[in-house]
Amino acid sequence: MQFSANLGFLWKELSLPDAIRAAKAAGFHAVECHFPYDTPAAEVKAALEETGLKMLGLNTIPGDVAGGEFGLCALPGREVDARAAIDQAVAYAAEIGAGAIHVMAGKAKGVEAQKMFVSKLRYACKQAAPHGITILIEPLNTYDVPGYFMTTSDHAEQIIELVDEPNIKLMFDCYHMQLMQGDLSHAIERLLPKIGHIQFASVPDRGAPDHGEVNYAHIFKVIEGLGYKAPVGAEYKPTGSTEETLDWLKDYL
Ligand SMILES: O=C(O)C(=O)[C@H](O)CO
Ligand SMILES: [Mg+2]
Repeated sequence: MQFSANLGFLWKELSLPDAIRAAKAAGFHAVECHFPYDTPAAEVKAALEETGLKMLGLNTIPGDVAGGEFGLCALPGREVDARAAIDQAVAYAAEIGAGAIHVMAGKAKGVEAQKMFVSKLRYACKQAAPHGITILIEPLNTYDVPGYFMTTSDHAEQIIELVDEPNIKLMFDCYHMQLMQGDLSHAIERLLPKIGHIQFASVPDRGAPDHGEVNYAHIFKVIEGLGYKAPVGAEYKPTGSTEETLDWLKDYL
């Protein structure tokens, strides 16, 4: 098994380049992040080259989070902002050699939101393809993000079918999926051909994967047994220092 450190949550107190270095020192095989845009891409690229780690993915901007937004690309009427968010993510990802972009839908419902999301995803796929970048969509749970456009893997599969581009995939976050639908082992097996990235955290507290209602030692065996080779993303919120939460990783180094 290989693991990616999600630097949106792990080593959050460090600058992004230093967080990349910390992930390398801890033994992670790759990194991923949420919103890297305040850090010049050249600095991130230099840290990736120095450590030899790949940045697996980053997100489009969430918009006005304090004002309740969490993504722009399914919001009817926000065409210009959504395209700008996608263009920004593609440019940044291409510069640092990132493998994927999570296009964040935002909080919206209904037919117009669905049309907007599908059309923006087609746009994102077309912009990303020449750079070899995958576009990811991620259902989020309704406890953390009430009102988010996409909350189940069924809905994500429907969107992937409607977009109908070769470089759109599902971000299967075990944390969100356990909260929304459970049955993780079967779901991962069934959805595997559509999965572009897997993430995890304990449930329900979104901590390290060594406690809570999901047995990750088992889930990691399932993932490995299915022949999934890409690094799986540790996207959890450490209590205290990140290093203190990494006992689970030592079993895999
Ligand atoms: O919240 C999550 O699980 C994510 O992976 C998104 O990237 C949003 O931060
Ligand atoms: Mg996630």
